[in-house]
This record gives sequence, structure tokens and C-alpha cells, in this order.
Amino acid sequence: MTDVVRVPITASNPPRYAHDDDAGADLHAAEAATLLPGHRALIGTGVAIALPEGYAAFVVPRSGLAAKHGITVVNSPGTVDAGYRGEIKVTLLNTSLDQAFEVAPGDRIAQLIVMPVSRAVFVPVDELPGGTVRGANGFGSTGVAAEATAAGQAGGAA
Ligand SMILES: O=c1ccn([C@H]2C[C@H](O)[C@@H](COP(=O)(O)OP(=O)(O)OP(=O)(O)O)O2)c(=O)[nH]1
Ligand SMILES: [Mg+2]
Repeated sequence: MTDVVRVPITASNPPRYAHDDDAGADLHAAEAATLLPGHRALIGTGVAIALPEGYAAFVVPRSGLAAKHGITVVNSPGTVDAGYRGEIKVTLLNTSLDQAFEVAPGDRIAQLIVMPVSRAVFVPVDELPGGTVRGANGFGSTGVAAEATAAGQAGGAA
């Protein structure tokens, strides 16, 4: 990764990038938990950080846990604000309908992505600037078929 930001941390088991060019650093569970099918748990990581102003960190699921066990992060992406000094926690959800999932201390349960973020100044106006192709269309307006194009949208969602 070319863009490196120094982040002060207190942690017994700091998040680790599995590869030098990974975007997400794996977060480890600091405690054990049993996630029954359909249940969730707030799991401590033992990690606290001091992000520089203008940055945020996002707690996101690991794809392996999702694909193999149906484990996700309920509030993904969990947002860690620059001013937060508490323990980063992960709200894991077991989406499996029939398999419980065991978390042991040290397990890599989610990953943390540090990113620069903009703060908006919300400027009230009477009317938003127009001229965009999308306009107010959303929520599946382009359909799912591969051949959907901006021109084809006029006919409605496939
Ligand atoms: O997955 C997450 C999401 C958030 N946080 C921490 C860091 C974040 O800065 C703080 C508050 O998060 P958020 O603003 O999403 O929660 P809220 O429900 O709005 O709480 P608050 O009223 O404290 O802002 O909780 C985590 O540890 N893990
Ligand atoms: Mg909040």
C-alpha cells in the first residue's frame, strides 16, 4: 500500500494485515462467544486506537467466515470515529439457520479498514442541481440483466 497513516494503538493482540497490500487488517476476538443460529453477539477485540482527524476506520466482515459459516457484521460497515478512544467491538451475526458458531479468543472475526473521510457542509437549497442520467432512479431501477444500459432503463427494470 502506498498510503500509510500512523495510528496509535493499545492492544494485546493488534489487528494484522495478512498481506502487505491488503486493505483490511484482521481484528481478533478478545473473548469467547457462542453464536446460536440467527443470534448475534457484541465481541470485544481489546483494541483501542487514536485515528488522526480526517480519518475513520470501518469494521467489515471477513468473506471466508461469511461464505463458509454465514457469519457477518450486523452493522457493516461499523464506523469507528476519529475521536473514539474506547474498545473496538464487533457485532457478529450468525445468519446460519441451523449451525451454531464458536468464537475463541484470538480468532480473526472481522477486519478493519482505515480510510480518509470528508466531512460535508450540508447546504440547504430549494432545488437540487439536475442533469444526471440516474435522476431519482434507484433500488433496482437498472434491473439485474447484464445488458442493462442507461438507454435501456427507460423501459423499466428487468
Ligand atoms: O462496529 C462498530 C461500530 C462502532 N464502534 C464504536 C466506535 C464508534 O466511534 C462508536 C460509535 O459508533 P456509532 O456512531 O456507529 O454508534 P451509535 O449507535 O450512533 O452510538 P453513539 O451514539 O455513541 O454515536 O462505537 C465499534 O467499536 N464498532
Ligand atoms: Mg453515532
